[in-house]
Amino acid sequence: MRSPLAPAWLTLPEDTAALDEQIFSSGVARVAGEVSIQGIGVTELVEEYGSPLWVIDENDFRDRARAYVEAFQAAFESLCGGVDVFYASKALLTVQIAKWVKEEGLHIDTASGGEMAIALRAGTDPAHIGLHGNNKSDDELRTAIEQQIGRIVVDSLAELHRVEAMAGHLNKRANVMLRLTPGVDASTHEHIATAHEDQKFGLTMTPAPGADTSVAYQAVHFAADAEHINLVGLHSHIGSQIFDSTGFETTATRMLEFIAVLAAEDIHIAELDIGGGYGIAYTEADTPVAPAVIAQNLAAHMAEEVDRLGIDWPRISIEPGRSIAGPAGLTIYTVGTTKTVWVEHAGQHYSRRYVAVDGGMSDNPRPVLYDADYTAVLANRVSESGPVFSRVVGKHCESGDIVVNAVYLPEDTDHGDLLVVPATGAYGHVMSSNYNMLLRPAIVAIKDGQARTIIRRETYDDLFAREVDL
Ligand SMILES: Cc1ncc(COP(=O)(O)O)c(C=O)c1O
Ligand SMILES: N[C@@H](CCCC[NH3+])C(=O)O
Repeated sequence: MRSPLAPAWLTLPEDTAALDEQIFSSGVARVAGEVSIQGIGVTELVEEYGSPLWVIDENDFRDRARAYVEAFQAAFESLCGGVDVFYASKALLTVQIAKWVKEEGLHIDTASGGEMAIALRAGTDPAHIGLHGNNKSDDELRTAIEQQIGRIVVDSLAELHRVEAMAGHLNKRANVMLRLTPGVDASTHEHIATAHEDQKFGLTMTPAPGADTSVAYQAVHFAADAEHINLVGLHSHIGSQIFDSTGFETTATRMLEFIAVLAAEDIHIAELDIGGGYGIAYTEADTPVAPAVIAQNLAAHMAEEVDRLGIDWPRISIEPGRSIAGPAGLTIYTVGTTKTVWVEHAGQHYSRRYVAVDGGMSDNPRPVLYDADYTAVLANRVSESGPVFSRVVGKHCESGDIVVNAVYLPEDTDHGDLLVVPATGAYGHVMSSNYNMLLRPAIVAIKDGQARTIIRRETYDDLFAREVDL
């Protein structure tokens, strides 16, 4: 029976064993009842690599990465000469993954000295690296300038002045993009929206009360005239996990209008980066849009605007992260304890089954941070028992330690069973912690039916590794 406690979007499944192909990576299927990735069953994976376990379907990751390059190239090439796809590595980054990104022809967007170090360690051409950050350190800026990376995405006027001074000091010319705030309210969780005025990122395009020009306008003029700055272009990123194209289109319009204003002053903007943020399916409620559709719609909209404004096309770049890494990943957990509670709702009592697994907010803090919804399936077998309204929780000392807030699982799901939570490839491993001194899982990549560890599981020795006085 459907539970009155269930959120409106959650339907009672006809078959709890079904795998929704919008949510799972392309290599996932049930083989002899067991969830398998490219033919390798979850039981075998857990026996070999431990539990919990992050699995990345490498073929799926690469296919999604290439799909962005091909789709945007096809839609924009005849208009603006070409598109650079920067993989937003904050979503999921290891040296191996940076190598896959390079091999698939993408550039890489980093957001700290650490991410930049990993990209460089993977042998990425510095010209193909971008560096973001609202508060970059001197060290980060110095490395970026010395390495002559393709674009330092400058976030404030003060940072622009620092880059000019530092590049002069190092006798270099820094490649700079300016991150602007187009004042768009993206429809997503407020903590991952980044283009409205009242948040920390970017140079505002709106003049302050009483001012004639905006900070964005002043920054462009400074950068265009600066001796040690090569102004590569303008950048905007409206937020993350967005399905509605309106925000992207409004942003493109505002950026192109600004480019037209600058063109009239003889400042030619060669490149426009419109950021990332394309939403993925975590549950049945999400309806992701294919890269080809995103690219074609955006190209059509921008072509109209470029015509209307009578400007030259800038080269276009984009920065998808989640939509490449997210669906390619899944997490395998082992069930420990279960219990049933009775919750009062509209004068009646309804059951909710708690299913506790061996990980939690340390391997995926997204439910705690953003109330993010996920789904889960019983993975080591197919059950004949009926669906029961359940909540999957972790093993941390926090009652908010939720892995999957609402899901129907087979009634006989119990100790020793394996659950798979799909779509955990992005913002899981990279945001993980050792809270309660839990050991972080390994990441296993599966390519062409072969599994290999790309990040090993932590050991207790790792917990002691930074202690200086044992
Ligand atoms: C500047 C910038 N570019 C790209 C991204 C990638 O976003 P997503 O992973 O949603 O595609 C982010 C994260 O929101 C970002 O801050
Ligand atoms: N970490 C966020 C996305 C932030 C994107 C970075 N600007 C998430 O998991 O949804």
